Amino acid sequence: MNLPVQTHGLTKRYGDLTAVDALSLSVRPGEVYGFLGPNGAGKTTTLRMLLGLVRPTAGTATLFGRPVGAAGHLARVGAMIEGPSFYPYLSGRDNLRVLARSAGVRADRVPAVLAQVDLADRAGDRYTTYSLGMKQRLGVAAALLKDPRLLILDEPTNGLDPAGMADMRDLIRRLGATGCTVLLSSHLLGEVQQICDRVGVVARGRLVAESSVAELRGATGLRVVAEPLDLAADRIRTLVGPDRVRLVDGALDVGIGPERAAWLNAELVGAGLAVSELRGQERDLEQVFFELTKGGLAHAG
Ligand SMILES: Nc1ncnc2c1ncn2[C@@H]1O[C@H](COP(=O)(O)OP(=O)(O)OP(=O)(O)O)[C@@H](O)[C@H]1O
Repeated sequence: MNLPVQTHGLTKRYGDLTAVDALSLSVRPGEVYGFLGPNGAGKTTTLRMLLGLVRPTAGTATLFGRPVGAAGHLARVGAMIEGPSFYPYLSGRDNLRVLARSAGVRADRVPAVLAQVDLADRAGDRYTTYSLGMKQRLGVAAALLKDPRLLILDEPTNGLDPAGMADMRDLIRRLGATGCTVLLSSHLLGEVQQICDRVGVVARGRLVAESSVAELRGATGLRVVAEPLDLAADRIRTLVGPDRVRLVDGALDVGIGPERAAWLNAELVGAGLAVSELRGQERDLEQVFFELTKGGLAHAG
C-alpha cells in the first residue's frame, strides 16, 4: 500500500549537527498524525524534507509512494510551513485568488476553502485586519486550494490564544473527518493528545516513539483504596506477591492488569474489607513524554 507518508532512515546533517537522525516514520491514510517534540527536535527540517525544500543527507521519503522530488510528488499535497506569507493590503479572498491563479487551481475553489476554514464572513477584509488565528486559518485555506489528500501543517497552533487554538483544533478535526490525511507538528502535548489519532515523538532528531496516544499511555496497574488499608495491603501482598504492592498517598498501587480488577475486588470484599475505590491506572502522559524526550515539552495553553 502506498502510504501518505513514509520515510526510511531520513537524515539531515548541518555540519556537525545532526538535525534529523535516521528517521523512519509512516503516516496512514485518513489519520491525523501528530509529530511531537520539543523546540529544535528536527520537526520543521523533517517536514521541509518531505516537501522537497531541504535535501536529505541520507535516507528516503515518499508521499503516496512517490519519492520526494519525482514528478507529481506534491500532487494533492497541501502544506503550511513556518507561517504563510500573504499580501497585507489584499483581502483574504483576493490573496487566495492570486495563489489559485499561480497554482493553476480553478477559481471556484476559493469560496469553497474560505467556507471550510470559517472565513467566508471576513473574506473581503484586508489581511492586515485579521487576528493571528484568522491568518493561520487563511494559511490552511491556501493549503486546501489543491483539494489535497494530504495536508502538512507545521505548528498550526503556534502563538494562538486559547480561542484561536480551539478553532484550529476544530478545523483540523473536521478536515480529518472528511478523509484528508493530516500530518501536523507541535511541541504542545495537549494539542496533539486532543486531535491526533497517532503520534510520532521526536527528540534530538530521533523518533523515540510512534503509536496511538492510548498505547503510549498504556495501563500500568490498579489503584485500590480499602479500609483498613494495612490489612488490605497484607491481603493483596499475599494474593499477588509483595513486590507488586506499593503504598502511595493513602492508596495502594497494585501491579496487575485491569482485567483482574473484579477478581481482586471479590477477594478483598470476601476478606471483610471495605473497598471504596478500585480502578485502572494510566500513566501520566506528561511523564511519558518527559521520559521519552528527557524534558523540554511545553504545556498546552
Ligand atoms: N539551515 C540550517 N542550518 C543549520 N542548522 C539548522 C538549519 N535548520 C535547522 N537547523 C538546526 O537543526 C535543528 C532542528 O531544527 P528544526 O527547526 O527542524 O527543529 P524543530 O523541531 O522544528 O524546532 P522548532 O519547533 O523550534 O522549529 C536545530 O538545532 C536547528 O538549529
